[in-house]
Amino acid sequence: MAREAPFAKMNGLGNEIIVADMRGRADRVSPAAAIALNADPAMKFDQIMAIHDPRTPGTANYIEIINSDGTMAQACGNGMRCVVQALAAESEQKLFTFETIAGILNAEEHADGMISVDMGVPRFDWQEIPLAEEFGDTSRIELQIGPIDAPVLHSPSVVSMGNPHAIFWVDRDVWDYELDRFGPLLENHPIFPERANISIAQVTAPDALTLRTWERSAGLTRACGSAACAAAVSAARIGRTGRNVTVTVPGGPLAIEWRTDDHVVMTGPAEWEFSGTFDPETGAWTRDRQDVA
Ligand SMILES: N[C@H](CCC[C@H](N)C(=O)O)C(=O)O
Repeated sequence: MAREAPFAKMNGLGNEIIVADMRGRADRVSPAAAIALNADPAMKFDQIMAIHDPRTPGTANYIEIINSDGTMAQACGNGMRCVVQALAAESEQKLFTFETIAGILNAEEHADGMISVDMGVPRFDWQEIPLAEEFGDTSRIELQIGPIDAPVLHSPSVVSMGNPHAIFWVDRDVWDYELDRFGPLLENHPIFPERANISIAQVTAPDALTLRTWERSAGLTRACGSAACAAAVSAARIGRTGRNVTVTVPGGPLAIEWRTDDHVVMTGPAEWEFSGTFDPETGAWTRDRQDVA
């Protein structure tokens, strides 16, 4: 087995993604490799999407999602679009099915290059998010937050899109809030036993939201697809928007549709930056020669 695996450095609306091609090999991207890659300014990323062979032969490719601190995530919407674009470039295939630790996902590349990912169904039950204590209604929960001096950041909507999300609704511009200061505190609030992705959201129209996210295990990112889905369903659930919304994140707009069959479909772009090979054990990497200017 070759030690080096091919990768493509990509982004989904500025969410920095490494798509690692681990097909045809039995090893995995180690947490140490992820940490080493992230420490390199030229490779700094938010998530690695490792494409593996199907876990059961003849079924869908298995995608492992690794945060920049080496921990695993159950979902990554922007990363899935990057995976689709990378695989679509290999063949004429337009429709894809993947397996992740959170289940089966379907995705499609459209003729205009935009990519839709069916992110599955949102889960609102407190045990499934999960929360540390019982809440009958998770559409807004009251949190005790000691050190945070922003009174609006006390009653988020909470939901799982495979991964845990808390959406804090604000009336002012999302850039008015020090998410880099609140994010780490809220991510680690004891109500979230598996921590949570923390977003602040403003409803700007019945079909539009703006959103910034502090990602669990990755920090501030320019886009978080699963958070955009979480915010869209949460806004519809509290009656502030319809079920089709544009969610504008720092990297740009994502179209989110909460279908009547309960599935949440996210549509947006993906962008290739450069390719190379890396060692999945150590993270040592080289850029492909034809990419170097
Ligand atoms: N960037 C991702 C989410 C990463 C999630 C991760 N930070 C976690 O749940 O631990 C997205 O586009 O959905």
